Amino acid sequence: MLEKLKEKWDEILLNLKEEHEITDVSFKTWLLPLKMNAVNGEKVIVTVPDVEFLGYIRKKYGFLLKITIEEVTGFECDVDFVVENQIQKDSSSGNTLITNSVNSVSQSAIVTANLNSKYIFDTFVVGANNNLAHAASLAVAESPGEIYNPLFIYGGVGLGKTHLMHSIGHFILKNNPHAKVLYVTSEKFTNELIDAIRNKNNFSPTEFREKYRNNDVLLIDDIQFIIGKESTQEEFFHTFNALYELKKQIIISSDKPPKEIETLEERLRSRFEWGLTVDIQSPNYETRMAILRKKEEMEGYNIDNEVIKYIATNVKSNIRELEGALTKIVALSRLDNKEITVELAEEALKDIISPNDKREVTPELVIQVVADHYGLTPLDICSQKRNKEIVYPRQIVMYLCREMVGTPLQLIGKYLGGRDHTTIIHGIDKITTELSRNETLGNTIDILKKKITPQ
Ligand SMILES: Nc1ncnc2c1ncn2[C@@H]1O[C@H](COP(=O)(O)OP(=O)(O)OP(=O)(O)O)[C@@H](O)[C@H]1O
Repeated sequence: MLEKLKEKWDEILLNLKEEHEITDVSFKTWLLPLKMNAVNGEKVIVTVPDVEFLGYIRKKYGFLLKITIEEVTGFECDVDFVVENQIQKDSSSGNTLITNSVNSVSQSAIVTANLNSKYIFDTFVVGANNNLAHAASLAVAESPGEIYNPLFIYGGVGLGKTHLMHSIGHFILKNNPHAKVLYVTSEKFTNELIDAIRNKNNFSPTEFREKYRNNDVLLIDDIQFIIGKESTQEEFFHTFNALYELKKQIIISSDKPPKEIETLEERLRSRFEWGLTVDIQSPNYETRMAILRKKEEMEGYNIDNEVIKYIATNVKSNIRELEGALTKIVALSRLDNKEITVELAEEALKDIISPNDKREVTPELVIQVVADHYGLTPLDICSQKRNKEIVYPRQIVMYLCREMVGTPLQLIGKYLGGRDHTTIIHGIDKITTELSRNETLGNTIDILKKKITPQ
């Protein structure tokens, strides 16, 4: 029987996929790694590569596998799973590109949930640095509110936490277009709470509660930014309890694990630890290469392998910078109408690649962080464009350069596309005055400062 099962194994798995409409990403993550191991009387033993998700696979796929084996081979059996001998993961083969599994979900559901369409499981490269976080996210996406609640994802800046959170949201909506999914940053949560307390824009505390508690899935990003804000922690505590009691899924991200977040209220810390905590590390060389290739493919670039290797070798700390490096090289080549070569890459990245990797607070860093925060590019901030969406962040840059870096007015003007020092004075004054009466701006400035100089 063992030989027969081994022979039919691929057919069994494919059959299971088709019959039960398993998505490609779930198939590749959970089913493809399963191997036929032994037959013990009427028990079929299947191996799973890692112990972490043994329980999940058993619960989610054990029965389906049993009936599929019966259908394909006629063998009436029970299925059990064991962990394969701790296999040494070869980092070069640890990267999996997962492709093609998104059905169409109504655009309005995505907008209501506040999800970015770019961030889906299909565009997420899995490597040794993030495979647990990826698998946990997928498990939660497949069974929201059922297994790991809350799911707490932590890791350094720009390593893919937000990407995974949005992917969970998309996946859930795809499976259940009526699910109420809401993604917010903790900054937005705080600012809306402030508005609600003040009854600003006719947004009352009751509406605030309805908005946050009336969800099947609440994803809250960068929770570290509510730390130290008592009333926000208090409100979040009640939001958490309300959702948790109703078995609604909560997903939280942070730069640190709960136990290392100082001044996090104990009752919140213990709740964060009720579910599963997973981390994302910096990607290794092979994963960086895979991410660059994926990005190249998505953007339709055609870049020499030596250039990709050059970027992957030199830009190590975070994936946002990795992507930024690629974009910068392409932009420079288009601007100067030059071919993309290693020399051009060296030229384009000379400011990014610093020999000691020290993160000094510079006007460039301020511009980069503020631009990122508002979904703009540094070029927008320094451009001559005068629309409100850009002028305001630009004035915040002026304020932060002066306050955090002590940059002389004229120099700030120079960094910001050759502006006059009176424009800079006006910008700084405007933000200073507004800060004295606008608490939400105070919160945003606070967060920007933390992003510029993370502890
Ligand atoms: N594994 C990955 N595969 C493909 N792209 C990735 C991966 N990880 C991160 N990225 C990309 O890197 C960029 C930064 O990722 P993301 O915003 O998710 O980071 P983050 O951990 O939430 O950072 P922050 O702490 O600043 O909020 C995004 O454009 C994202 O798509």
